[in-house]
Amino acid sequence: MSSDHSFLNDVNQMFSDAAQLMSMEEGLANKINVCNASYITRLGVRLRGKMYTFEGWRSVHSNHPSPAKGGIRYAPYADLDEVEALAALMTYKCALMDIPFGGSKGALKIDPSEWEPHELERITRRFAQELARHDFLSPSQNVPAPDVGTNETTMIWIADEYRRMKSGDINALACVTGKPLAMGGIEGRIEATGRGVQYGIQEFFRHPQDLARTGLPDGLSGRTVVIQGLGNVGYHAAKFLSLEDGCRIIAVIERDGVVRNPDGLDIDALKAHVTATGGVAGFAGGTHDADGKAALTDACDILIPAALESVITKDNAPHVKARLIVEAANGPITYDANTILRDRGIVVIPDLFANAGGVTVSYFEWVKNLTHIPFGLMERRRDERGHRVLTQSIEHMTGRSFPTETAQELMSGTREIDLVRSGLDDKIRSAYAEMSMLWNSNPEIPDLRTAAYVIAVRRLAEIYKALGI
Ligand SMILES: NC(=O)c1ccc[n+]([C@@H]2O[C@H](COP(=O)([O-])OP(=O)(O)OC[C@H]3O[C@@H](n4cnc5c(N)ncnc54)[C@H](O)[C@@H]3O)[C@@H](O)[C@H]2O)c1
Repeated sequence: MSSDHSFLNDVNQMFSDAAQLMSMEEGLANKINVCNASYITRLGVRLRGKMYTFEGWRSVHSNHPSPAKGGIRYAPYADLDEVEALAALMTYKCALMDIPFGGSKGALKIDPSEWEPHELERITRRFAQELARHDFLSPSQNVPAPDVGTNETTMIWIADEYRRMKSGDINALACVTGKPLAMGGIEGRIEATGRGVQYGIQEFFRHPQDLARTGLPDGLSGRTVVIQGLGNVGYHAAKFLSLEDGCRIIAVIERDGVVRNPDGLDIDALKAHVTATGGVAGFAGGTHDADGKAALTDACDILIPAALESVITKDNAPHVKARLIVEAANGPITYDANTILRDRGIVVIPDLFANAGGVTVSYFEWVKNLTHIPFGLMERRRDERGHRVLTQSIEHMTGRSFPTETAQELMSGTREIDLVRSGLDDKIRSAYAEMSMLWNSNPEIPDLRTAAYVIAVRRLAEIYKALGI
């Protein structure tokens, strides 16, 4: 990647392409494009006998509708441009998935591996105070979730701090999603993004016209997959694709290189090794090579970057051999690389669709917190009063009517996890159907990414027009 490359410029460019295709009025396009507000904090925390200053950001790209939604990442490389780009992506992702959230994102410039859990807790609580004090954290205004370097424990520290500050707020726990199950979380949220990646790929393979563009045969069983990043998203996607769909994960790229096995890696064993040792080197079930980046151009059917942005650039895009790339990470393909891949006939399932499982299930969690009705209670009411109560609640949350294939599973399901999976699957199927139809019916739409942006931007334009802006 060249040093003058900017992730934010890439997202802006992708938006502009869609706005131009829609002949959107320039003033409105500019309004939708820019971040509404960004908050910068430099917070001091006394640790290890001295004062440390941490820089953090929270950007709101859009808050029509409210609240604005998006993860918080802890990473030493974070900066404001990246946060604004990720916030914009959240706006387009929620609009594409037809989830009534605006877009936001936050980050703290920190390497979490350098701090003990009790130190991270103090830093996080201090960050939460700053965000809440400036209305960048609240169930009605701004609702963070986990992202790179954060997890459900980080989220419950934030929620608990907010609850202390707003002791009378009965909805305080809804100020973040991705919480532990015992503290207002929802079944299936931890793996939701990886699950959404799996459902998105399954849906792609159910569309013969789209699959034909890749030249891949029918069915996921036996497809070879290379994954970058065995964190929350990459691990769950790899696990579900290998154990449930019969894919062969032939390479996993991590910080310390790549581990390859042409017969397929045992993902749970590899994850246990990474957790124990901090990397993939030394894993007995494969061959290690320190040059991880090179594996992005390994021969495979499906490439899933699930770690960082801007890893496929104009330099390596000409050498990519995968027929299908699934953007489990946000922004892993630069704008220039996207053009090269498209010209080479490589199909990309874009981030705003591919990793939307997280925000979709976050929406279910937020609704559950605000209604104070556990999904299990809805099921008991179904038993007493018949199926309608259950389906109505799911219809309300997914915005779609049943029955579909998934509704049948839903009817026989009796646990929260069944409802979450059915709702997620339904959202993924609806969004994919819209993207695919636009891509295949309109010669001006060159790829799935442009289709996704056009659908999202159209919805946003309608909101702004309805508001009279
Ligand atoms: N967590 C979510 O629910 C969620 C939702 C939507 C999108 N995303 C996106 O998915 C991506 C991954 O997020 P996550 O939550 O899994 O983060 P994570 O911190 O759990 O995992 C990231 C993984 O990438 C690895 N990694 C870091 N640098 C690397 C490098 N140079 N090469 C290879 N691997 C490297 C890390 O070691 C880690 O295993 C990010 O782009 C994030 O924005 C996450």
